[in-house]
Amino acid sequence: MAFFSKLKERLFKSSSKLDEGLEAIVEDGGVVDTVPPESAAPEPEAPAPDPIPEVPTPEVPAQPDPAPQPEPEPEIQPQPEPMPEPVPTPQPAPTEIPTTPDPVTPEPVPAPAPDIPPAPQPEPEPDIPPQPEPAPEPIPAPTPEPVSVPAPPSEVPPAAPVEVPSEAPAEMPAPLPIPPAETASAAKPGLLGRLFGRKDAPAVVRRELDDDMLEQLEELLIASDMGVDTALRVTANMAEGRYGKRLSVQEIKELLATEVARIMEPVARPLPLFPKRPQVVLVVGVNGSGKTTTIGKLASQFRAAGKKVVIAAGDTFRAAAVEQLQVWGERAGVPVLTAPEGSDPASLAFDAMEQATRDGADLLMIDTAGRLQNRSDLMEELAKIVRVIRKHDETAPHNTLLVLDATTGQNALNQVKIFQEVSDVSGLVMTKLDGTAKGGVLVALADKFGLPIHAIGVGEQIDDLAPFDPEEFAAALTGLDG
Ligand SMILES: Nc1nc2c(ncn2[C@@H]2O[C@H](COP(=O)(O)OP(=O)(O)OP(=O)(O)O)[C@@H](O)[C@H]2O)c(=O)[nH]1
Repeated sequence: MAFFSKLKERLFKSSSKLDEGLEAIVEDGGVVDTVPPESAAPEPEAPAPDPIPEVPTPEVPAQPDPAPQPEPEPEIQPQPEPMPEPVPTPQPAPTEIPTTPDPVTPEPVPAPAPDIPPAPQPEPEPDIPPQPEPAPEPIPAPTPEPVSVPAPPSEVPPAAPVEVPSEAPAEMPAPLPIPPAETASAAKPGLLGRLFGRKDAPAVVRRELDDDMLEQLEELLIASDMGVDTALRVTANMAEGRYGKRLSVQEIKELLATEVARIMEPVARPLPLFPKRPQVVLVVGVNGSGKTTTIGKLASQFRAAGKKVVIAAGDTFRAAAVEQLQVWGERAGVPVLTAPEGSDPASLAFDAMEQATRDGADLLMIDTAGRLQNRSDLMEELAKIVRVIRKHDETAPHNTLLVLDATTGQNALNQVKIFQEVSDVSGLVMTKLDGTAKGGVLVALADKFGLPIHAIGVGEQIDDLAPFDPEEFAAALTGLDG
């Protein structure tokens, strides 16, 4: 649970470009609507029957309203009282608090805390002295929870979802049911807002979906690295049955998120585990894409799931790369086999196969050099590694993982093309999605290549590797939860 809120927190924390772009598009030519939020949310289908969206009921109160607006305010004043009551709602807080275990979860955790003090705030104090009572209750609640959470770390199941195997049934628990709960808690504020009424019926800006708007949407998606073909397909799907309708930013985000999730759904597949021992995972990718870090994170998760792992430092051309892998091996508690600088990586792979077999290892992860300067060299080098390990097991490698740096944008598409030429890529890991990544490239990748995305990197720490969740990704990309 904590893991998922952390992920949500980090994913695209600074990729608000798409978010802002959508707002700008709707404002450009949009008209202010005072429509109750309830009618706005399910909107796409409601207005569908009518070619003229202005007729629907929401409009009626909208026009005569300019004056009535002040009226709702006085009604709301009494509401502030019920508001403080829900303060004890910190119930949702404990859910998120477990996230705290780590350093980086500022928002979700602090959020509940500030909520509590506001209850006994100096202003309402005279009126509501009894409230401080409920306040203290929630405080103790959160504290014990985070404590209880660290308990499972020994099993480190939160990480396990990354590797939830399709083939290895009983071994992997399935910690996946956690995310839905998380999502539900995230939705609470909105629900409460509706239940308790709004101070002022928010002025919703809506814009008619026409050619101009579609063009702007396409440009925005292309700018987010989605690629021309994918952007056109996505906007066409969004427009289907909605042309001429008036849409708000929220509604467009929801439509976009639905389309993105639809494209990503088929590629969201965990790294498959096979009964073969050792299962050989060849890791390829350009230098700096995050191969070493990803190997370390994966090794740690496999090990936590009870697997015996061996790593082979196959980038024998750079001493620094080998050292770095050794550091990650230590962190993960996994042995790292090395060879002298400049020696043949295929020879190391052969030795590693022997040792992994001898030791009864479940997994052998082989790092490789990522020099693209000379593609034929790279191809020859990878082909030789494959030939050599097949002397031990002709079905190896069982996975060829391509590690891609999401911040490289469209360049990631070229890298997939090249590595598909030089190796038999079976799946992807996208790293650095926590930064300023223009995550749209993942949509383009999924749309164009359809390769499974096994996991995503969301930080530099050992547990910053998450399973790829299409809906969570779509929400983060479109700023739905923002
Ligand atoms: N923010 C962030 N940084 C990452 C992530 N994954 C890797 N990095 C960083 O990216 C840099 C490169 O990572 P490496 O794992 O060394 O990449 P590599 O592909 O092994 O590179 P070479 O060793 O040069 O072949 C390091 O500074 C990592 O800490 C991630 O998911 N998020």
